[in-house]
Amino acid sequence: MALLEIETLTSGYGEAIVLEEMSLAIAESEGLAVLGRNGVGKTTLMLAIMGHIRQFGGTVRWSGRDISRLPANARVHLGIGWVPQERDIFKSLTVEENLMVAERVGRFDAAAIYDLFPRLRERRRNMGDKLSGGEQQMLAIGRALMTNPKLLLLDEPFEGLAPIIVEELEDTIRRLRRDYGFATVIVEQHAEDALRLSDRAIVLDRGRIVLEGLAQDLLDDFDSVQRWIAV
Ligand SMILES: Nc1ncnc2c1ncn2[C@@H]1O[C@H](COP(=O)(O)OP(=O)(O)OP(=O)(O)O)[C@@H](O)[C@H]1O
Repeated sequence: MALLEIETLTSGYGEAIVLEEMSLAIAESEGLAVLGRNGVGKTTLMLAIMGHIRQFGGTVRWSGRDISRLPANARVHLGIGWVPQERDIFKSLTVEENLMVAERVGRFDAAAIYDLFPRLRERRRNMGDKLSGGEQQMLAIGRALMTNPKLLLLDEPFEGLAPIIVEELEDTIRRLRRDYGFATVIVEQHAEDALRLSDRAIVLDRGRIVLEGLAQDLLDDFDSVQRWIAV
């Protein structure tokens, strides 16, 4: 049974439909890359999985259970962790307080997050607004891990970060998948990075899946991906 299954999902904002009858499934421990140009609906898909936006039709299932009507906080409790594109760090809280607000009993506590990101341990008493972009992203990932999810949704985790930080984050994501068996959904403009971190990929255009396949196959035939994502 799939961990997350989306069936003919139609979703959007107000009266506007953005995702049209989208279907996809993510297995336990599977990594999915979501690619596509700006504005094709990648973030909207994350928001729909989290239950933050309007669902006009279709079904979202978690381990077989219909969660279409569950609010976002209940989905977090089920095990869906979200790392938003804007990172949404609480500026007036310290690094440690940012982590603790998300705490849910399980394998990942603050000490485990600091082992994963030693830099956050050094900065544990820094306020949220005193962090570099890379540190903010580490904290956003750490905070999502504090909810002890089974599935981690990462919306453009590498955006605006220096290559050395991107490498560090990629290593961490790889470790999370390999050592802890996290399922991941990675939305990225850096398509090749996302493909290298994933098992499978979908490419979106105007709210629909226009290409899907094994990540390695899409890397081998990157031209077919380029066709949909080049600007
Ligand atoms: N809050 C909103 N209200 C109305 N329409 C929205 C809202 N947010 C996004 N949209 C529209 O939904 C469509 C998909 O946007 P979305 O942010 O999902 O794209 P994206 O693929 O994630 O692109 P980007 O890389 O720019 O984040 C766009 O046409 C956008 O204008």
